[in-house]
Amino acid sequence: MSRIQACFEQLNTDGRKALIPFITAGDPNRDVTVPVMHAMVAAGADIIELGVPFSDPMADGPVIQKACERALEAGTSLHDVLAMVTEFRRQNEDTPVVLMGYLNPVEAMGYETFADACVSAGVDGVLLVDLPPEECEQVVPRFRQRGVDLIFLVAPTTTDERIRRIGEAASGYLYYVSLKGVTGAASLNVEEVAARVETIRNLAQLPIGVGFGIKDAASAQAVSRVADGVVVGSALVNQIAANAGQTDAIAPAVSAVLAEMRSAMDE
Ligand SMILES: O=P(O)(O)OC[C@@H](O)[C@@H](O)c1c[nH]c2ccccc12
Repeated sequence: MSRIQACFEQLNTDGRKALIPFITAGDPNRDVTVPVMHAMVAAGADIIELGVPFSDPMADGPVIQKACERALEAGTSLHDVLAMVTEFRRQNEDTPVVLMGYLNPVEAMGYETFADACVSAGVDGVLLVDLPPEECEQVVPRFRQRGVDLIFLVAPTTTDERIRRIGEAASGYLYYVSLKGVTGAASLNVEEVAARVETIRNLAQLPIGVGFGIKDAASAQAVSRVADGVVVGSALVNQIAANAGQTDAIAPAVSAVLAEMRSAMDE
């Protein structure tokens, strides 16, 4: 059983929902990321999504675009991101880590090399934003054979037929994008999300994490009532940006936001 599957099964047994924070690796420098990952676990994170910085992150809004810029400015490469996971694993064997990114750096490294590197670093899942599920027949087996989950996005506009196909290619969980737009969007409509999550549950047999626009304890709580997991990115990256000049303040600031979400979700 994969670490991600085990995580959702345990949460299910406990009657809790997954809190899934996203940060960009190497933002604002390469030394910050691993301590922040540990701090997020201590604040209640169940799964960590670690963004691989990319120069043209087309699904991202300004907050995460700037995080990518800071991380690239600090020299963060895909190799560095994998090394961060290796370092994280020295002190944490349980918390699943998902690498989120775009195809370009992975293609440059080569799928085989990347998939091997994921296994040796202790990466549990990979979400490649611009990998269309229709074109992933070559890619899926490479990860599946190695026990690395491939996670896909489902959008409000995704057709039933496509959701079925995504459900077959994916493992670990499905990431439902709560709204049409980019990361860091203003607000989501919980009723709409609830209805879509029900539809997806009938088409695919995987836990469903919801992200985009979850920014505080109230929105995290509301979405956790209708989905299996809550993904939060920009609200945390905002804390990193605000404290980029005093990096010691980043872990406490990020933890404070997450801890509030955790307790609202567990109420
Ligand atoms: O920032 P938000 O609105 O909290 O949404 C999570 C999102 O940032 C994170 O999951 C993410 C970062 N980059 C992405 C690219 C595509 C899909 C999702 C993402």
